[in-house]
Amino acid sequence: MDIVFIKQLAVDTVIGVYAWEKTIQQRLFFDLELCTDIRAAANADDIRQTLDYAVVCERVTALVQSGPVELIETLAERIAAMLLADFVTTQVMVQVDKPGAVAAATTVGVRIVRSRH
Ligand SMILES: Nc1nc2c(c(=O)[nH]1)N=C([C@H](O)[C@@H](O)CO)CN2
Repeated sequence: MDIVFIKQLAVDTVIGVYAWEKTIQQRLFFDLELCTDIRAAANADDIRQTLDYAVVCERVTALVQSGPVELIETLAERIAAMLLADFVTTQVMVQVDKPGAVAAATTVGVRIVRSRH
C-alpha cells in the first residue's frame, strides 16, 4: 500500500496534566502516515483523486486547537479516528511529540497505528 505522509507538523495548543499547563500554550509536533492507493491520482495527475496533505494538516491543526485536553494519547486517538472517518485511507499512523515535556530528553511522545474496521 502507498503512504501519504506528513512530518513534524507543528501545532500550539493547551495540553497537559498539571495545573500550570492549563494556562499556557505548548508546541506539539505530529508525524502522520495515511495508507492509500496513489496510482489513480498519479495516472490522471489529479489532486482530487488522492489525499491532499495540506487539507490533512488543516484538519489536524483545527482538531488539536479545538479544546484543551490533558493527554497526548487523547489527541492521537482523536486524530486517528478523524482521519479514518473523513479521508480515503485504510490505516493511519499518528505520532505526537511533546519536546518540551522532559528537559533531559530531546522529545517524548506516543505513536499509534489504527485501521478501519
Ligand atoms: N504517557 C503520557 N505521560 C505523560 C503525559 C502524557 O500526556 N502522556 N503528560 C504529562 C504532563 O502533561 C507533562 O508533559 C508535563 O511536563 C506527563 N506524562
